[in-house]
Amino acid sequence: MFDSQNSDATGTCPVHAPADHPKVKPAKVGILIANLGTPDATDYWSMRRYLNEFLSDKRVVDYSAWLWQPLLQLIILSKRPFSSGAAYRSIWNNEADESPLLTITKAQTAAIKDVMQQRHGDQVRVDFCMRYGNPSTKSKVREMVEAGCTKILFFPLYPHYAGATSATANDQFFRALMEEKWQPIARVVEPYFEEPAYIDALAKSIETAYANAETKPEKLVCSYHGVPERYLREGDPYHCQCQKTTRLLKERLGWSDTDIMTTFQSRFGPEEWLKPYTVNEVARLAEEDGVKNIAVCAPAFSADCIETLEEINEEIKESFEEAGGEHFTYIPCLNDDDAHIQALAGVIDRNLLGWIDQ
Ligand SMILES: C=CC1=C(C)c2cc3[nH]c(cc4nc(cc5[nH]c(cc1n2)c(C)c5CCC(=O)O)C(CCC(=O)O)=C4C)c(C)c3C=C
Ligand SMILES: [Fe+2]
Ligand SMILES: [Fe+2]
Repeated sequence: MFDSQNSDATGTCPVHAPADHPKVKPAKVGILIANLGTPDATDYWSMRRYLNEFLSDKRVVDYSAWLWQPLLQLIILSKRPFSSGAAYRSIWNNEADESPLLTITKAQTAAIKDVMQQRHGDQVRVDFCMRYGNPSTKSKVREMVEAGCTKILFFPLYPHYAGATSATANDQFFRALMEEKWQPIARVVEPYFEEPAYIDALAKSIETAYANAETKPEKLVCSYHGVPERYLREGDPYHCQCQKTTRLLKERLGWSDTDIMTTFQSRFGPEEWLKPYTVNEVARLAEEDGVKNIAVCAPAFSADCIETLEEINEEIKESFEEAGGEHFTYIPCLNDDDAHIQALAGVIDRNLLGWIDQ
């Protein structure tokens, strides 16, 4: 059996490789970061392709295909690509002609690569892929194997586990591995919703936003992406992990229960989703509690995207202001902030234990 670890520098099997045996590159560890994915452009067909792949995923919408696919193909995908396309156009990175999620994911990957190469040199290769759209998970696994990665650490960049995010990203990674003749050894990174360095990075971003605000916000709303409430009853721990992040953040900031709250956004379809809904709650705060000044952060998102830049900073802001709110501060995601990158690098290093010389 050919063994790359024992092959000589030219990648030739020292024992019994025939002259035409394929060359084997020096073994490396691949670190593959994954995010959700994003449309390639904002026109109808690009949006339709992206939404079709996303909303056909059973981990995201788990209705029977017999019921769901006619509704999706005939009704939802004839309308939503227009409205979502317009929302994406309002936040598009025109300079790079790509969505903010893609721009930020590239910046995060470059920063993590720098840290990893400083620490581990050429032993590691860092790249990113998307669950839906481009660059695909399959193409990046292929590239890593081609580049000599005999081990791959797969990191879904979601602080909280949800079937609709981390699990489906992992599924796609495992499907990609199924196609490899010489399958690399694989590990997946655990959710990091309670990682002290992540909580600390969030807390610092909030302290900075509060210090820079014209008038100090009366309340911090931690708005997490929602999922159907039924997913919680069926065993998805996402809700509990979000609640824990808010509690740890409150403790780290030294705040009381009245200073901070947890809400959920982005409801889709007729089912009940996790509550309270951010859009209603910010209006209720202004109308019923007379709160004039709030800050909103989005701890479930590792990178700013349509859900934060458009939904929070446009729709949810409008809901607060229409209800009588006066000052709305959106606190950006951690993106490629140094504290975030260091936190993620710490999680990666822990998961590399035993794989590389630390
Ligand atoms: C339909 C069901 C959806 C579930 C369940 C869901 C869960 C979920 N999503 C994220 C993170 C992101 N979602 C994003 C966009 C987005 N999400 C849905 C639907 C569900 N998400 C749709 C239809 C869209 C597309 C935009 C739109 O048409 O409204 C994004 C942003 C992608 C971008 O390009 O900017 C992220 C990120 C989480 C964390 C989550 C459950 C925990
Ligand atoms: Fe979503
Ligand atoms: Fe819970």
